[in-house]
Amino acid sequence: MQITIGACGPVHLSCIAPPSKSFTHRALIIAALANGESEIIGQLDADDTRMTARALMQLGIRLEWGKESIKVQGKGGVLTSPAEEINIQDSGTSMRLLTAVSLLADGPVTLTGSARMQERPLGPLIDTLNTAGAKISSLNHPGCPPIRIEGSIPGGDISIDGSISSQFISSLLIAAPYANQETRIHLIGEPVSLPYILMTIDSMHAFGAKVVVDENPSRETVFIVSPDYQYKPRTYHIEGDFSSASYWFALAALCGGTATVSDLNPFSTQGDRRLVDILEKMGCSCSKEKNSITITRDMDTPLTGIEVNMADCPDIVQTVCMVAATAITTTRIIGVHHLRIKESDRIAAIANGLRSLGGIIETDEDAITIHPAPLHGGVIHPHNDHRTAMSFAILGCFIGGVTILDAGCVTKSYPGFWEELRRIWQNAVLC
Ligand SMILES: O=C(O)C1=C[C@@H](OP(=O)(O)O)[C@@H](O)[C@H](O)C1
Ligand SMILES: C=C(OP(=O)(O)O)C(=O)O
Repeated sequence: MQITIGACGPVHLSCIAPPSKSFTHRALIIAALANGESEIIGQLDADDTRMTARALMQLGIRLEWGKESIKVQGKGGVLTSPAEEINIQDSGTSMRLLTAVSLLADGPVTLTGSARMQERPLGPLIDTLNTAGAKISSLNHPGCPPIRIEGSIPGGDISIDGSISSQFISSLLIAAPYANQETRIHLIGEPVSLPYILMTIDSMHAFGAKVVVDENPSRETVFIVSPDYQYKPRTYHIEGDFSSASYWFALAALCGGTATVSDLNPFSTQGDRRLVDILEKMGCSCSKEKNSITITRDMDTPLTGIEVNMADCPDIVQTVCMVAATAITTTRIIGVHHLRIKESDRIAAIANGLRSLGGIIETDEDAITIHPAPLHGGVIHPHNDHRTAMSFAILGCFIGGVTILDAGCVTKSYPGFWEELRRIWQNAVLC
């Protein structure tokens, strides 16, 4: 499917944020480990969260995926070795979070994924678990899926490097209540995407586990997880997703007018709520209600560039770059080396895409610089990266005449994206 976007005037949109992808993954896995039935209300129904659910079913968990909620029959940390390999396709979160959890199976587990997934690194997590006594081997390329997992959850003192993905740390954390001793996870260096670790801890606490964060005098961070507090089943509501909401905020920032997105928790642990502050710094205004956020852009006020470290919020970098491409001064984004190992090399995707529309971009291993330049229409190939498709579509609403190829890839995180865009501005999308 390809979609061509027509230019859109100022918007006055209100929409409901889709449910959080990251919280849906976490709730599913944690509920599967709890002892008894949990109900996850308002889950995200998208390719990636379906992958986690399917993987858990292959691991012996009974799960009923309904329209409004999912019922999960947790088995108290007992999983079954599946007869066949588990293929999680493109979902990095499923792959990483399920790696440590698979050690709870009563036999070997093989996790694999798409061709791109087989290039996305797992090495630091595999090495850490193997050092602690597990037997995890890469079946094709060292440090990448497919992997064969055997052993048990180690516990004790474990050191992990989270400098390329926070998901390694989340993986250890989620499995840790089922170790047969206390687990102390020592962080080597600064982890990227830190808020996702806080979201993991938030979800663990919600299901009754206990994680203590110890910032010791040597400034080393240690997460201490007790085996005395295993997950308890419960009813759990999934909050709205700030990464998905980012496209609607960016639409108002680019085209002018207002965007109100509801089902967003202004006090959420989601790091992507930072977009609101970034847009304010670039010239938009923002108001927050209990359950919703509004971004307003007055088209008489030009957008200005910013200097910002986005190590903590990788999933909104593409959104920010689209807005920055229309600013009257230069934007420099640093701390983003981990974007190179996502669904695509996102630094290259941003640079190539914006250049093809007339943008002036410089990149290096860890940074993106965007200079002011007149933009024009063109064709964007997202190379199966949902966030490239969605962010360039929003820029397309400002420029007009932008065609997004392979538009169906948005189903990874936001299956209703094109329908929502058409609802907001019916002339915005011409198929
Ligand atoms: O744990 C999570 O739910 C996620 C963590 C982030 O990945 P990294 O920690 O690999 O940056 C983020 O990009 C991904 O979309 C979701
Ligand atoms: C990077 C992403 O997801 P994952 O790592 O789960 O593939 C994303 O949703 O942008």
